[in-house]
Amino acid sequence: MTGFGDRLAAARAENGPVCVGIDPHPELLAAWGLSDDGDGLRTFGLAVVERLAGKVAAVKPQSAFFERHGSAGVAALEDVLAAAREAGVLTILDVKRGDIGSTMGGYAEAYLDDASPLRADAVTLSPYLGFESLRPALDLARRTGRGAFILALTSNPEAAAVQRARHDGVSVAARMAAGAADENAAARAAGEWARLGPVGLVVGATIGPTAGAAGVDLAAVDGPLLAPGIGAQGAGAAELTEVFSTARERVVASSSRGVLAAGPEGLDAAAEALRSEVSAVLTS
Ligand SMILES: O=C(O)c1cc(=O)[nH]c(=O)n1[C@@H]1O[C@H](COP(=O)(O)O)[C@@H](O)[C@H]1O
Repeated sequence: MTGFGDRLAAARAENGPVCVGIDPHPELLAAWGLSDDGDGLRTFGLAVVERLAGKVAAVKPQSAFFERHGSAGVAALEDVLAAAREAGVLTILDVKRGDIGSTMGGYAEAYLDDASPLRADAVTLSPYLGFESLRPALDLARRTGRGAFILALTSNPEAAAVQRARHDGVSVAARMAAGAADENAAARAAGEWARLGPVGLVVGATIGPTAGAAGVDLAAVDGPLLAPGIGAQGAGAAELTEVFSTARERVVASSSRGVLAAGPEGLDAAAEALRSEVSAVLTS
């Protein structure tokens, strides 16, 4: 079984370092001529998968926009995830889950178990109940060859007060990075990966050259670095260079609205434009 990090590294090498978010905002559904309901969500998500298969490293469905429509939306999300599996496109399900360990086991089974209809290749996890509270998800991901992205230095301006706060001199973000490093080291010792560990960090492309000041050495992270904030939140190639400097070869740059706004017919061209813009700085 090839682990998630190695599968992502291979997809990145083949298709470029871009992840496109599947974020069916109501305004985007309207602009695409789709209804704001389960059918509209399904058509939207399937179009992104179909158009971008083989052209991106991964897609990242945003669960919130599907959950808005309850069971109809969740059913659409299941279909989008199944279509991506069928098309061989890696999925990062953006659910930002995090809970006490016993409940975390339920979330882990929901997204990381081979038998779950909502299974994805990786999920985003919110570690603010403590890194170890994520244990059930981290363990199940390892057992099933899946991955996790831990929120470390997120793209939103409010994040700094929490993620850069220090306890015993160590920032919250640095503790998350250390937790991810420990996980990847254990997985490597067990022979589970070669190129990239299964546990990555979310580091916003908007944060500027500040990771070091938060005590996070991005160059030492041996998992993937998911960098949202490209496009609608203002970051581009220059900002990626500024944030990631020597860690660039592990970055997957993520954009949702910036690509999706091109509409179904323009998706490929928008993704290709982003790929050439960011490849120039991330793969050099
Ligand atoms: O985990 C994420 O993907 C994420 C982390 C973060 O720090 N910032 C961030 O914007 N995201 C997600 O990335 C997507 C960004 O969307 P756009 O701003 O439209 O590109 C949204 O689905 C956010 O929830």
